Amino acid sequence: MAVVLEAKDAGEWTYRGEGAVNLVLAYNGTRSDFVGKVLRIQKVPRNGSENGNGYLGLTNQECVLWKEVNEIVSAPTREIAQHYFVQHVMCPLLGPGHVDAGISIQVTQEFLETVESNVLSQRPAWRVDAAKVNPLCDSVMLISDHSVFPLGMCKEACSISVEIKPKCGFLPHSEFIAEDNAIKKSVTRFQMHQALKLNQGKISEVSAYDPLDLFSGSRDRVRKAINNLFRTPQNNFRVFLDGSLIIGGLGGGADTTSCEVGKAFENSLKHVIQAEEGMRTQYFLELISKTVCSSELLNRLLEVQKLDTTDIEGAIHAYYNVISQPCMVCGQLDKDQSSKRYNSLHSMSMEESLKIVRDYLIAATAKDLSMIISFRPREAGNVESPYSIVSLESTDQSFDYKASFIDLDLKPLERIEYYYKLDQQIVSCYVQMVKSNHQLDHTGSTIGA
Ligand SMILES: O=P(O)(O)O[C@@H]1[C@@H](OP(=O)(O)O)[C@H](OP(=O)(O)O)[C@H](O)[C@H](OP(=O)(O)O)[C@H]1OP(=O)(O)O
Ligand SMILES: Nc1ncnc2c1ncn2[C@@H]1O[C@H](COP(=O)(O)OP(=O)(O)OP(=O)(O)O)[C@@H](O)[C@H]1O
Ligand SMILES: [Zn+2]
Repeated sequence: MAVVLEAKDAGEWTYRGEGAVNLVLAYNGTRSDFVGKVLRIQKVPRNGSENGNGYLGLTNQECVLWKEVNEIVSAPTREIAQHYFVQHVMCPLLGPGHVDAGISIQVTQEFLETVESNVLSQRPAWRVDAAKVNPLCDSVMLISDHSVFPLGMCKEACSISVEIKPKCGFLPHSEFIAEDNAIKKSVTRFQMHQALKLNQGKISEVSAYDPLDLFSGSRDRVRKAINNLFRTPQNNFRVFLDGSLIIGGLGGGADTTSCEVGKAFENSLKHVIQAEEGMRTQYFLELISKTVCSSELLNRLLEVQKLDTTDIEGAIHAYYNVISQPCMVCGQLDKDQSSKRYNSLHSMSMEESLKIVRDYLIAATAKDLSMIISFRPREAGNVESPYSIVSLESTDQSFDYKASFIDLDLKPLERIEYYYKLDQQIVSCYVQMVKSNHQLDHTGSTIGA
């Protein structure tokens, strides 16, 4: 008989985290079919319609877009379409060994209400204000808990996992980028977005993390990226020890790592990194850097991100072709300007437009996903592990590791218009910031002279 989670089961699920769209709970009970799993439960915006986020299937235009994947278009709900998107689109691109599309599990409304109230106090207040569990959902996803190793021989603190949200790892060079936005070709979207987030009060300090370092393949640059992520985790870096968060923000971002947090982290590593107090954090960050460099994970991810070949400044025109609406961007330009630059896009076939938009959305998922790398000290003499191995010379230790991608959701087609507006906003905020810093420098040097 199919499993249905009811109110009486709610106590076995604990808060693991959340993003903008899903609440994630870890299993704490003893049922063998749930041990080592998480539940991913859809949320809905409090100010939006209750069935607007997942309960309905894809829109008609999305069905045209994804028509080549029959399972996606015939899915009765968006949640099931998401599942098939992960299984049939993202999984082959990222490597099946690194993705778990999960399975759908039935839940009662009482189960959802009870877990929601159980975890309320652990959720960041701004996430609570923004969204609640979708009460109309009758199913949720059951996925492997990538932050722990399957129960095995080791009893002590044995799974330490790092969650990284790398964001976009390349600079666009599309011919469709307007001259006014040329800065996009030399400064990463992440770094420019930091200026906007600071301006909007979403972060208190700009991160020095540069995705180009993380994706560079160079050991020194990767080390620099990991150090910067540790210093300013925001929502890009978390560490879990046996499933409990020890660095970063639970359910959201974290500001700069304070001295106290750094010390507590160093202390938490005592069962994992065999080194004297004061050296463990550095060695652990070294372990992450080495693993990132030796696994093929980021190279693969970068290839998928690069399916965005036109940048949003090209994709937006293909989008208007797909939805068969007059192009709002060209509509704001004078005829000469738009026909010169974007004519090639508006004279493409429908199939070509569909491909550009589809690839753009796949790349958008790849630019927003996270990866979790879990480590477990390898016991001496254990040569028959199914996992990859990484050695930390500084402490003479070896670790099993496994790497997985999470949050591979299909982005809605209609979001393309928002992407275009956000892109313009990010660039103009960054350019403003550079200008005012320049003026400030100039004024400063005049005063100082
Ligand atoms: O647009 P971005 O780059 O800010 O990405 C959004 C993320 O913001 P970030 O900058 O990573 O803090 C955002 O993350 P947060 O909510 O800020 O933690 C979401 O991941 C959002 O995706 P979705 O709404 O869950 O589909 C992300 O939206 P998409 O752009 O992936 O649609
Ligand atoms: N399979 C998993 N194993 C372990 N932890 C997970 C798993 N899936 C999610 N998590 C944890 O839950 C958090 C939220 O999950 P997820 O990123 O999927 O939410 P989301 O709402 O889709 O996020 P976003 O806002 O980025 O779209 C993650 O940051 C991670 O810490
Ligand atoms: Zn156009």
